[in-house]
Amino acid sequence: MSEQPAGRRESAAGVESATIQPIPPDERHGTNRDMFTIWFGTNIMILSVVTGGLATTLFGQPAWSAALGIVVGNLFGAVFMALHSAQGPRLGVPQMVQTKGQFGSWGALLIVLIVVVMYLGFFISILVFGGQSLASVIPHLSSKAGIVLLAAASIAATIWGYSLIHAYARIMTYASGAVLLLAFVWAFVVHPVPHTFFSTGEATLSGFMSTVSVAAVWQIAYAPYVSDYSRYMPAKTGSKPAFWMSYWGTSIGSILPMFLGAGIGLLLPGADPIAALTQATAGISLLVVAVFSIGVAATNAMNLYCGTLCTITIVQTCLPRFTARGRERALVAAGLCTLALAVALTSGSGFVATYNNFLTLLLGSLVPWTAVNLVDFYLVRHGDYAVEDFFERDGGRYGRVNWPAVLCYLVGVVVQIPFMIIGTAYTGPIAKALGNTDISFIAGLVVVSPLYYFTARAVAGLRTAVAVEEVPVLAQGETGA
Ligand SMILES: Nc1ccnc(=O)[nH]1
Repeated sequence: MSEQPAGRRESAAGVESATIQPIPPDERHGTNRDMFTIWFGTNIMILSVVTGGLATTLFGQPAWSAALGIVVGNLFGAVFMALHSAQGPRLGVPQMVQTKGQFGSWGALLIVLIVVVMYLGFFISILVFGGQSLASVIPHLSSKAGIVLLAAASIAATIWGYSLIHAYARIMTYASGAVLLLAFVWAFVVHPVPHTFFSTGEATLSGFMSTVSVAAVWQIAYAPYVSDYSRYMPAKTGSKPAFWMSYWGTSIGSILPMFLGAGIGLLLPGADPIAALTQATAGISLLVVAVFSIGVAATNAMNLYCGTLCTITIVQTCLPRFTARGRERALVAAGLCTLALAVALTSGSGFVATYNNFLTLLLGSLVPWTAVNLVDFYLVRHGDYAVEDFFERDGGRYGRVNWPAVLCYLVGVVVQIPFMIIGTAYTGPIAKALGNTDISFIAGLVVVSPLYYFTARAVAGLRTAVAVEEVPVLAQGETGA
């Protein structure tokens, strides 16, 4: 492995050889700017535009309330997202390896399994959606061919690894950023907005809160893999720059395309989102939809790369002698991608519709994990972990299952259920009382954060007391011998 001086900018110079191993100091590289581009570049894409559109179409909000909800939700959710990002330079391991520090080696598997299923689902949904939108603008390209093209781009990026994904995001920062600006000018200035634009929709608390919730959850959904993309940063760059650059990259990179989507929702309510975008940017729609669909491949490369690292983490936990390098990463990625392609090409939209409900559940189960992880890292252990123990079969000092963390996590999942809305399948009683608003992520954070903090403190206190009691017993034993 060639020496890479600290502070060097990320480049697509070679295939990454590490997978889940700790990144040694002499292989650390990258600048704070990379933290901005990786999150700015990957968020500007067709899916964030469509998600922003929900504010004015599904939730019926007027322009000001939609914009405010999008800003508040993203700025709030990004705090959690960026706090995870700031862990990467310190520990140099993927997030799902580091979570063994809270849950124990086997305990963490519960979370890692949920995360694999979630990202595989994201991956498939994005393939189907991106493939359809590519096909809608590129003549003679079928949706299925679009799906295969996007999958090929994602698997290439995953095989090449970290550097290529960063380089891809850097290019998309400029390409998607410029196209986004152009789309705004085209949709709202070149075609002046009708006078009804600012009077359409009715501001309601539940519509506003639903917008906040969707935007916040968009950000929190990145939590399980954010630090995978900051783990090569030199430790001495510190947590603060990683936090702030990720924070502004992901929040601005999401707010702007969501604004575009919300605005287009007001221009063309009731239209299919991609058709509405095509119509609103008539004249340059091929460029807009094509670049935003290609942007989807960058996000999806991240979903596949993370899903692959998580799968390797599961195998390594069961077989501690297993060492995965570039070749194993390629094999696992190929396996996951084949599975995803099989589903995307056969069930397509049917899968996306069914999977969306399941996704709500999976996302819900992420929030308590985020709370446990962040409280443990920032308030209980202050970033102080024995990284080598993450790779021990028995979990080293973190044990096989850390029951207090697992129980706090499960309490969090249960507490959220009455607050949840799972598509048309289930509306919790509290969500119903709140006018059909899902604020389960707030309930999860508010309950689990203090619960875990005090539980961890109490357990640590108990362990110290036991250790202190054991000392005189030992001393007596020794003098007696
Ligand atoms: N909001 C998202 C988080 C993670 N993956 C995605 O594709 N999208």
